[in-house]
Amino acid sequence: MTGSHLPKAFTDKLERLLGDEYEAFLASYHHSRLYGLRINTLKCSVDSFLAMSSMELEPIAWAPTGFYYREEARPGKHPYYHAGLYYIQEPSAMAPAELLDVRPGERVLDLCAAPGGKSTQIAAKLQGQGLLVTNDIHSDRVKALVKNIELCGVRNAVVLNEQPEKLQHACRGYFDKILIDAPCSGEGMFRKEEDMAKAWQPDWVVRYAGMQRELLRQAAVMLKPGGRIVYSTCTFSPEENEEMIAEFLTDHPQFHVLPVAMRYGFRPGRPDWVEGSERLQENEAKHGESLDADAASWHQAVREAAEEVKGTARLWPHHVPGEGHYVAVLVYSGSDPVQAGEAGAVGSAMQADEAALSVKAEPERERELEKINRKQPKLKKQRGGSSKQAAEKQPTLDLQPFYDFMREMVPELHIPHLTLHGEHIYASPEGLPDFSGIRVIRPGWYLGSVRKQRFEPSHALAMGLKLEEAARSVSLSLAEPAALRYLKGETLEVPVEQVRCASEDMKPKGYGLVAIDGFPVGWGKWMDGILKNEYPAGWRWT
Ligand SMILES: C[S@@+](CC[C@H](N)C(=O)[O-])C[C@H]1O[C@@H](n2cnc3c(N)ncnc32)[C@H](O)[C@@H]1O
Repeated sequence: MTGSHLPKAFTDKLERLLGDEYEAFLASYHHSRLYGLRINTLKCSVDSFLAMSSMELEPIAWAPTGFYYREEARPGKHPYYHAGLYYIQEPSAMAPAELLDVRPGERVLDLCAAPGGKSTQIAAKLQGQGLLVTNDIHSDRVKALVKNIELCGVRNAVVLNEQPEKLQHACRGYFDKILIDAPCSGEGMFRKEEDMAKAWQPDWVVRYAGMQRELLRQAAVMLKPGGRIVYSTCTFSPEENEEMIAEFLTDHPQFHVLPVAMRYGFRPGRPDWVEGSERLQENEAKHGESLDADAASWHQAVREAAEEVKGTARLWPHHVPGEGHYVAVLVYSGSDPVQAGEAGAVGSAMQADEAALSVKAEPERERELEKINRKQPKLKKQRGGSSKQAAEKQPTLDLQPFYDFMREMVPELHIPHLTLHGEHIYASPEGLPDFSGIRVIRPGWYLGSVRKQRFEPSHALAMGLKLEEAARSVSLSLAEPAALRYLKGETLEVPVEQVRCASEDMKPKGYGLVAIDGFPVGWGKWMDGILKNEYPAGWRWT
């Protein structure tokens, strides 16, 4: 890689912005991209993973559970990946969720979440306590999000496929923490994804800025007083980064930047790029003409906001071992939730034009993202729908087979709240807002379905359980061929001694949780020495 694939309009702009630093920036394209994975501490501790993994791993300085791996290690092709023991994630992309500072028990919203890298990171920080609402506007990408939430064994997530515009009315002042990992022009990924660089167009920047402005405004409404928003992009353009934050602060004076510690090679955001902003200059002209009385205080607010962006962080590929990112941490000091539609002078002036433009921009980049996502296995479509629709359509479901299964298989599992969608049964977190009219894809942890008086446990249930929670299980070892054969969907011959039953009166016959090296990977049905494979077709090892 030499940087020759970079669009000229992009390099010209970066040269102008970076001045003396530009050569070092360009030189970073002579280095190969770096590969990262994050250990999923919902399933195992960092120490225990390091003790059992044969991969050569180097810590990522800003993410305690993150590690660099060598390309040839191919961690996506390992049974531990199928057990959800880690998530493959670009190293710089681990920074935003770290800066969100999530604590167990909090209510967290990941507004633009698919395919779920940061959501699974947040879920690990919640440690099963509190609530993760994870949303994405694109229904295809939500499928990958659902899959990753299930793979990682997240029990306390609700997955939505909704426009934030609608969500803000249902969730006003509800969340302690909100992550906006915004759709962006993706310039920071040009080393990792050459096709993205080829598809890039100079006008993407302004188009994405229109979407980002809306997302920030909508997220503010959903934040609790005292709460925190982390805004992140994987792009370099000031329009989508410092300018976006400065404008938001000018419009929302009760929000402030919580300065990011400039460690690990993180660099401060650039106030000079805000002051030179064409958009602000245009607005300045408007203010000069029409708002004489307010003009002085507006200028003062812009100056202060520009100063604050010094506390936001730039992750440049020539300063950190990772791709390009931007992160801003915003805290809200108001005592009441923000009202929907509260728009300040700067944003409202250009909002309408850009909203119209933004609709056109996204498909181009989304096509690129889709190509990348196609590498991931597809998830079978399952029923979702709003809770209102569900309530209207819900026939009476005989839950006895479900209760019987749960009592026998996971007697100690406490499920605070059940939600039914047709024959599908979910364990929902408590205290959810009223999601009537919202597209809910997963109202909680999917447990399974009752069909023809039988309960079929879901793969998500298996992946969310710990081996010791299941009363009947079959343990395989990574060292034996049966482990891989199970992941390929084959029927296995398993001696009765290998079926563990929690009590003497329990028969080895029927459903059992199958685990590799002690980590659940799915269900099997055992009878007379044969383990019928219940590993879902879409998840199989190929
Ligand atoms: C940078 S990607 C998110 C990556 C994700 N946070 C992760 O770590 O895996 C941005 C996402 O925003 C979604 N998106 C775009 N416009 C949106 C909107 N208005 N509301 C919610 N999500 C949106 C896109 O579908 C895309 O999946």
